[in-house]
Amino acid sequence: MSGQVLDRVDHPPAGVREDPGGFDLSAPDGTRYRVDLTTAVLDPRNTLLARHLEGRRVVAFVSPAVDRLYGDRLRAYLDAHARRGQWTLHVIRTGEHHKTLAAAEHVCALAKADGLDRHGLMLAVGGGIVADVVGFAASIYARGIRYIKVNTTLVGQVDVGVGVKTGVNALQTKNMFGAYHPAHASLNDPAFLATLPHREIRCGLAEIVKMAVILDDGLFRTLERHPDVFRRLGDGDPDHSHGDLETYVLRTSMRLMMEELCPNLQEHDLARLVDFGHTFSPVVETAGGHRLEHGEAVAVDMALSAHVARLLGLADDETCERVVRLLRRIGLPVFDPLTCTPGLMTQALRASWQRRGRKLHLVVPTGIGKAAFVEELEDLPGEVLVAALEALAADGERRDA
Ligand SMILES: NC(=O)c1ccc[n+]([C@@H]2O[C@H](COP(=O)([O-])OP(=O)(O)OC[C@H]3O[C@@H](n4cnc5c(N)ncnc54)[C@H](O)[C@@H]3O)[C@@H](O)[C@H]2O)c1
Ligand SMILES: O=C(CO)[C@@H](O)[C@H](O)[C@H](O)[C@H](O)COP(=O)(O)O
Ligand SMILES: [Zn+2]
Repeated sequence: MSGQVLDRVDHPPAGVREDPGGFDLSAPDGTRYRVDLTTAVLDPRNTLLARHLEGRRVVAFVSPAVDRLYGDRLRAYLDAHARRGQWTLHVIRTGEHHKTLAAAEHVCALAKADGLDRHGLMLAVGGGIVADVVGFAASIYARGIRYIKVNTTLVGQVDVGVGVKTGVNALQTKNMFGAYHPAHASLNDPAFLATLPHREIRCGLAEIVKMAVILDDGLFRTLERHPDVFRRLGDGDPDHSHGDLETYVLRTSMRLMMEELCPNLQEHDLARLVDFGHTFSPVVETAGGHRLEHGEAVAVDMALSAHVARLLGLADDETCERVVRLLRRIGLPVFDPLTCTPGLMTQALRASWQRRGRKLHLVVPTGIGKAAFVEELEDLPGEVLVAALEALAADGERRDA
């Protein structure tokens, strides 16, 4: 027995475990966190959020739209579950132009003025922008404090809310500054989706299509049958926002994303399948002055990447056609004339290549539910990119869907 060290700490095996109330992730690096699925999260009788607050001082942040729709309920909830004088709430500007270092500093300044100490927590109730800004602020405030995400958009629930990334835009670059900072808790209540504008639902569907294309042909076929998922029931009434179909799509997307993130939470490996749709899209977003939202730019990138795959002989015509057709049937753009030029898209490839340690790691579909990487810049000749953009322009002009 000499030399043997007994490890008495019980670590669950690495992986993602699903239960009726959510998902537990246990990463190989020891990071563990949970994403809860709940209903009526802001009903004072639902104590899930209250339990995560643990009696700590809370500084909450919401966007103007969330304040208008849910601000009163959130204030009533905090009144019921946080001690008087122990919580404050602030409305912060949203939109990609406001996802800045200045916004993160503003969040920190508000927290400091409210006396937030290192045991306290920031509470982000909103979409990806509020979560990214507040999460980043929490990662630097007093060298890092706790924060909780209550995810109110579809992008938030299937993507931002299940991972550990935070960030702000800077130096004309998306997410130039940021941190890997797991939330203390992350809560998804599908009822929030009932008030979400259809454009925002479509953005969430873009990230869901991403997961389906790279990993799950069954999910893809479901989306083909129901491109109106999350829009068929919603009438603004949170009680009529969800059916079995929505539950299946939401849970499947969350699980696929968490399983894919789990072994590579800190992205030491920069070849990431979940970055399908995220190589050309930062330039589509930024050079386009953010006319297209994140999910819309991701859709354009996925369609372009599908054509690249077809032209390189990595995917057959049918795969490319199905990806483009599904995006169009959902109502997502597949072409942006202003930014989908050979010049800008070549710039996008070079910027991704540089950021990814001088590897391209461009994700392309090789079938439905399967994907591969185009690793080197030279593997994607200029004439292939031009031909892919021409095919994309033709897709953009098609009237059928
Ligand atoms: N950190 C990550 O891992 C990660 C992952 C994906 C996306 N992102 C980032 O997330 C951002 C996009 O997030 P998003 O798509 O949630 O957009 P968003 O945060 O801008 O929200 C969209 C709009 O919907 C409003 N809104 C939020 N919830 C609502 C509700 N329930 N009802 C009505 N309106 C509501 C918001 O106020 C906002 O005006 C991008 O900056 C993207 O880069 C980050
Ligand atoms: O939109 C998402 C995930 O859907 C982003 O948060 C995420 O950072 C993407 O992974 C990035 O766009 C990838 O870019 P990079 O990290 O390679 O620069
Ligand atoms: Zn994304």
